Amino acid sequence: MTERELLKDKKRIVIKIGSSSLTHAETGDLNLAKIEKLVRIISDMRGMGKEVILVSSGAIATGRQTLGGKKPETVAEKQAYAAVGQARLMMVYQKLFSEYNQTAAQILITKATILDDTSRTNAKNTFNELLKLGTVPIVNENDTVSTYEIKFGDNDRLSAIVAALVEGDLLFLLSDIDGLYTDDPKKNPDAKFISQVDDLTDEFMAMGKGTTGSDVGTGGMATKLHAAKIATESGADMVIANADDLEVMWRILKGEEIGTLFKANKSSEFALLDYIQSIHA
Ligand SMILES: Nc1ncnc2c1ncn2[C@@H]1O[C@H](COP(=O)(O)OP(=O)(O)O)[C@@H](O)[C@H]1O
Ligand SMILES: N[C@@H](CCC(=O)OP(=O)(O)O)C(=O)O
Repeated sequence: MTERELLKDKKRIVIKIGSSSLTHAETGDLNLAKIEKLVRIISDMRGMGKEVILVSSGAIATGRQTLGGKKPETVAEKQAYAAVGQARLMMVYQKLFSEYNQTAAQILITKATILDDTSRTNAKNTFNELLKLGTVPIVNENDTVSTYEIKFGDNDRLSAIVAALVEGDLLFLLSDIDGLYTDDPKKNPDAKFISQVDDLTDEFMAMGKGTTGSDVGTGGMATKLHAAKIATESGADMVIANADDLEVMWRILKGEEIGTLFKANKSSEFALLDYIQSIHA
């Protein structure tokens, strides 16, 4: 069996979707058809016996639309937008998941949750219990209380930390790009696509540029490569794929060579907490 064919047996799957994939670029409104499709696919994965955790961005973008569309400038504005938007986003997920007979649960975490031994253990226990109960945990950063010192700032790394915490088998990072290129393809037309990374060397790490291509996204490719480091060193495979057509997840699970696969490379030397400590928004 090829590395790709092995993906179909992955049982505990974390899926991260970014704000740019959840909203219409033209208006900033939620792309309900896309969200519906995501919910349907996750419900089908559940039906196949898989456990799925969704890491969904979009709180600030949703709050922005609800509150009139102005781009938030201050931290307090972003926190207030997130408070409005997160509730609304969950309302949409709850409604759609219940149509497919699934129960959605919300988990909001900050860097402090993960760095503190007691709260990290609590979070891990809650995830495990929610999965045992057959629910779909939906995770976001707790933006309403996150200030610089306790913030991850992007859900790419957060989703990898969740994968590490729950000992996930596979992390899907759904983005506005097909995967990793040797350079930002939006700026460098000679950039070449990379289908698989077995060993995430510094050479690969340097390919990720921090710029985001959208008005609502954060992080660019740099944070996705940091996510790959966390996920693979913790024992999970990670695939970056284009969220344009969410069916791509089925095709990847069937072994098609789409997206960039980062192979798990679990190492006992990797110090996850030190790595998290060094993360700044
Ligand atoms: N080496 C690279 N390979 C692919 N994309 C890259 C690279 N370096 C920078 N990028 C940029 O990163 C963007 C994806 O990041 P981002 O906008 O944060 O997406 P999302 O909101 O989906 O998380 C791409 O659209 C691309 O412009
Ligand atoms: N936690 C923030 C999103 C942070 C983030 O990583 O955004 P994105 O680059 O769209 O995945 C929110 O929900 O608005």
